[in-house]
Amino acid sequence: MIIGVPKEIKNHEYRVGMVPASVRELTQRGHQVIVETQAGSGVGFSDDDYVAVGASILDTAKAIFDKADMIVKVKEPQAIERAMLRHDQILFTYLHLAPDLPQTQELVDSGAVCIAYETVTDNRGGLPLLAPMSEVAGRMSIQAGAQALEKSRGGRGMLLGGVPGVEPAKVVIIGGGMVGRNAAQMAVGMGADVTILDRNIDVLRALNVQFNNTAKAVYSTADAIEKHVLEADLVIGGVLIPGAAAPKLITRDHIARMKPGAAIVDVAIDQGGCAETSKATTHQDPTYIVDDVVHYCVANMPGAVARTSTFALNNVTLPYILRLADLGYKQALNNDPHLLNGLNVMHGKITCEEVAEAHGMPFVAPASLL
Ligand SMILES: NC(=O)C1=CN([C@@H]2O[C@H](COP(=O)(O)OP(=O)(O)OC[C@H]3O[C@@H](n4cnc5c(N)ncnc54)[C@H](O)[C@@H]3O)[C@@H](O)[C@H]2O)C=CC1
Ligand SMILES: CC(=O)C(=O)O
Ligand SMILES: [Mg+2]
Repeated sequence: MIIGVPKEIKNHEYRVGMVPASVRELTQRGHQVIVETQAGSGVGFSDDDYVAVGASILDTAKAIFDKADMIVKVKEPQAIERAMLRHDQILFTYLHLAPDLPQTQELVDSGAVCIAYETVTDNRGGLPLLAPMSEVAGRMSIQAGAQALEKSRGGRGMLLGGVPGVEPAKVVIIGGGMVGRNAAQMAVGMGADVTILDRNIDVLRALNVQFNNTAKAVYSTADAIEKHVLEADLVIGGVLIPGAAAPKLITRDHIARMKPGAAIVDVAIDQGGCAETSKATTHQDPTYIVDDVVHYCVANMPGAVARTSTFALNNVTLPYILRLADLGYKQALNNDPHLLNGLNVMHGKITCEEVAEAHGMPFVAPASLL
């Protein structure tokens, strides 16, 4: 198979779909890998590093999209990339389609086979291709939140951990999954007063054991969310219903009643965000203010720590890339119901129920297309 790796073009996105070590696994199995020039430069890999493991370097994204049977990326294809996709070409990357109608429509129109990292499942109920980026974003959310609380950003002027004699900031984390746990670990380490809300009782039990009372684990109801959000200095949004648009748990009215200078880091923004006032921002201009509340809503947070993130992502995507290349998409998807859960769009049909529901478009069972 010919596997193509274009250079990422989203704002301040420096990650790359495959590092040379991943490429080598493919070339030594007889596959052909084509890489756009400078695709790895943001994480310290030169074109020569890719050539050394058997890849060919092409000058343009168009040349990659024209030749490749499978495109391996990081972020959702931008409009000019979507226009280059073709019928039956495999696209393996993050998609986040539920909040993104234009992208959904154009992937449908392309006829491509679009497998989303974020809805691939595993047999422990997890999302193995989302998990490492959620670890990164969860950890980063506390750094981003700490900066948002500084006066120069419009924040309340609070240090997360306080100092002896002065109270720490109250950090409220909604969603105690991968993002939430990692955010809590950082916030606890910095000495903040941490509360995590989740609606899964097993998640709350595990949090209780992990944090041993250094963070409070609270059952998530509309009441609990309102109480804790209104008391918070910093709110982290880390909820997820896989594939679906994020539930709007923080209302415009909550925002208006929050403390002036409080901050919200809505990590769930890639699925549309869990606050009614959230809209996606970029690393170039990450925050804005609504009703005196600083909002940080960057949809590709791990792109800022691209080296760590690229290796973490490659570690989990590589086995799936190898199977798709070795077996072709039909057999790879037929063999693995968890990979099949990643199939969002194929041959003009939406094959992820949550995405179809979000856009009021027809759903077609993926197995019926294989
Ligand atoms: N902005 C960015 O750069 C990044 C965003 N993300 C996003 O962060 C979000 C969270 O991802 P993960 O932590 O990996 O998901 P996860 O599935 O590990 O955790 C989500 C948690 O939300 C909980 N939840 C669902 N509804 C809830 C409710 N009403 N109240 C409280 N909790 C609720 C679930 O029980 C689950 O424990 C996703 O949208 C993901 O795509 C992840 C990485 C990077
Ligand atoms: C998951 C995601 O949105 C990211 O890594 O950018
Ligand atoms: Mg207010």
